[in-house]
Amino acid sequence: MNSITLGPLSKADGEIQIPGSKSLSNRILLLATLAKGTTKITNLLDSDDIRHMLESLTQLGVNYRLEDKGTTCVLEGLGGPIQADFGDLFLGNAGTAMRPLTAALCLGQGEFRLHGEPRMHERPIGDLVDALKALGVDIQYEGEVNYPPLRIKANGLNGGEVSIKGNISSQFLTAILMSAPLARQDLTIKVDGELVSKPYIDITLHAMKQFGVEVENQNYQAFIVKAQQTYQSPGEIMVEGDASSASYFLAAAAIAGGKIKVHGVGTDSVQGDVKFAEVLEKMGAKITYGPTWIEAERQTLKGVDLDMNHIPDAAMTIATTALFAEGTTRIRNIYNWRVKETDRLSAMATELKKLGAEVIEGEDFISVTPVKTLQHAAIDTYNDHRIAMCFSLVAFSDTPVTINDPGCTSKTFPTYFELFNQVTQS
Ligand SMILES: O=C(O)C1=C[C@@H](OP(=O)(O)O)[C@@H](O)[C@H](O)C1
Ligand SMILES: C=C(OP(=O)(O)O)C(=O)O
Repeated sequence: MNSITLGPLSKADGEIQIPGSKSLSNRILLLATLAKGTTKITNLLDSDDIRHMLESLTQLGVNYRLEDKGTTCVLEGLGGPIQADFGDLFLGNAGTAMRPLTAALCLGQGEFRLHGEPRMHERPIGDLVDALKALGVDIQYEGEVNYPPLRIKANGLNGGEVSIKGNISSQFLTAILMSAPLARQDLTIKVDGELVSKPYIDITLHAMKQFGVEVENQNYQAFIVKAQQTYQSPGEIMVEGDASSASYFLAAAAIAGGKIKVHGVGTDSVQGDVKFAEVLEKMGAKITYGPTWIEAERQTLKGVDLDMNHIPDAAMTIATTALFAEGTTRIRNIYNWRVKETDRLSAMATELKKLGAEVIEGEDFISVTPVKTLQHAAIDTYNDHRIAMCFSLVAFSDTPVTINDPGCTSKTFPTYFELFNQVTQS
């Protein structure tokens, strides 16, 4: 298997422009498709997850052209639902393509099949399917109940009132929210039980607003959306940098000697994962913010015990940063790590233990206690981009680290190791 060995590294220093946000890129592509008018999207992320959305849009007859090495997209909006009669869409392992497209395709009249990589077929989607069925959609599982592949015979979305479970993934609510303005009648969406990953709903509402649609948010327990609206293209829209991708560089500076300034995310950002920097600050790092940048600098780090449900992706970076902090770090309320690219709770525990760290894997938490000298290990990445990226930080210990299948970062950050090499020194 292809692998790379990094380190030992002693310094992380420099400035970096972080590529566009995955969450915003895929939301904006879908909203631009449904909107009236042409949208020029700049700083679009060029990665597997976005490619799956773009290739699906092509198959569905949406016209767009890519410029600037795939980071600009000029897309002709449909001014309403997707018109295709048929589509057999492969969505890889991109939750932000699979879930929102499932709901959006219901708005039209065609017949669609949505499927993905084997892992996508192990990631639950039943809560979204149940809500869509309650809104009158003919949607079936091709194989196992609750999991893709899905088959849809679209005939529009009814309104009224619908409940959706929020305890597995916020992407189900995001999917219904984005499609709701095109439903037949006004829709009240009630969140049944706990809502995980809440800041991603703010990203959704923000993106919808940029396309001219306002939603009444009743304290994240109910959302009211007026029917028969038309999204309006904002003309030009820039995707901000990816806050989850920024986490690896901020952590690198917090761990190693030196300073890193990440451009593309800052106090103006709408992404919840900028709050990762606050966790680093709590661990002792020096963090400085500007509207569109964040800078991190090393100080002595200490372990923290925090609920990180609001930053599930960036929280993985805390798990490896913990190897460089005094005492134990406990990352709590992260049950849904288990239904992402892999069972991340189990995978992170297994790989951290290979390094010699003391790890406790709970049902919904992980605790990491570092050891003085880490062991060299070949880290398995389980086709999970974030495992490859967060374990690169181990290179700041006295021991090198080997990352198996580093190419898996192509899901959200194909140039990760290139940029990592640019700002680190042995
Ligand atoms: O809506 C989004 O853009 C995302 C929501 C989160 O998923 P969950 O809501 O499933 O936790 C996050 O982990 C994922 O990477 C992106
Ligand atoms: C969970 C993730 O991806 P997805 O959008 O496929 O859910 C992630 O990027 O960490």
